[in-house]
Amino acid sequence: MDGNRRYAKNAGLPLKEGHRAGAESLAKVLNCCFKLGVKDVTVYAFSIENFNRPQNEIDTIFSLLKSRLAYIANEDTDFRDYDVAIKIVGNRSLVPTDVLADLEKIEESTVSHGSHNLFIAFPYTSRDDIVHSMSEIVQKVKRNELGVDSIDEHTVEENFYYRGEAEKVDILVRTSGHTRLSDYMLWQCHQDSVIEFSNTLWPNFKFYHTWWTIFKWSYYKTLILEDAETMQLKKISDEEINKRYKEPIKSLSHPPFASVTKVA
Ligand SMILES: CC(C)=CCC/C(C)=C/CC/C(C)=C/COP(=O)(O)OP(=O)(O)O
Repeated sequence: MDGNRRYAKNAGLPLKEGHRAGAESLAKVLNCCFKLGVKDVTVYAFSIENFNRPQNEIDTIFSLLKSRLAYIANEDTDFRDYDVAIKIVGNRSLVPTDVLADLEKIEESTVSHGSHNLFIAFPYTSRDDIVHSMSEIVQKVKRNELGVDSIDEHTVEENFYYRGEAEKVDILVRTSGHTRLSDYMLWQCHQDSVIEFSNTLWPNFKFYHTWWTIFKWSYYKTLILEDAETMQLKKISDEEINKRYKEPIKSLSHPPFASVTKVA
């Protein structure tokens, strides 16, 4: 969710308004994802590096996290229908106890929800996740709960902060024009994961951008939006794709974001 501070600066607003706009964008993006049939979404809410930011900015992000997640978990009627389980995936030992207690209460309140997962990477880096998994595995071996010969990919995944719950990544989106991964999802991206670098600042990334990203991916996967009303996706053949879309796939990789941003 990159670009909150630049959004605020460009608009001549205080920095916290950038994060507030970012939190609002998240609700819109999630709504679109769930409508389009995405089951699991992870957001990089706070990296371990972000602890180096000024304390008042950290406090703003923590406070937004608590209020927005509480809203998604229990108050918003749209989200109630999606039955979203909120799960914190990150190094909890780094979170101040009062903030953690509030977030765990929110997590707990959605524990029976099962149709969708919203994973909050907080505070997170992939390298920390991998080291954490290794350390858990070594402890289990030491306690004779795990045999060295039985360690495989599944064991590493089960000991991530995700506890083996996340599927492999289909699409990873990095907003705001930066083309780096910032220590995110290094293990979870597989050989067929698609990485989408968007120039749009996160607070401007809304329904259209999300729809377009998913549409492009589904096109590559030969899925098609069959019914715009219900947003049902249907698998189609290459022959059918050629019939419906005369233009080559290449032209789809340059979306007209700039012209649509104003109305999105
Ligand atoms: C999950 C949830 C409800 C979160 C709410 C708060 C929120 C949107 C947090 C993201 C904070 C963050 C470090 C954004 C990155 O943009 P940046 O600040 O690095 O912006 P820049 O790239 O323009 O400097």
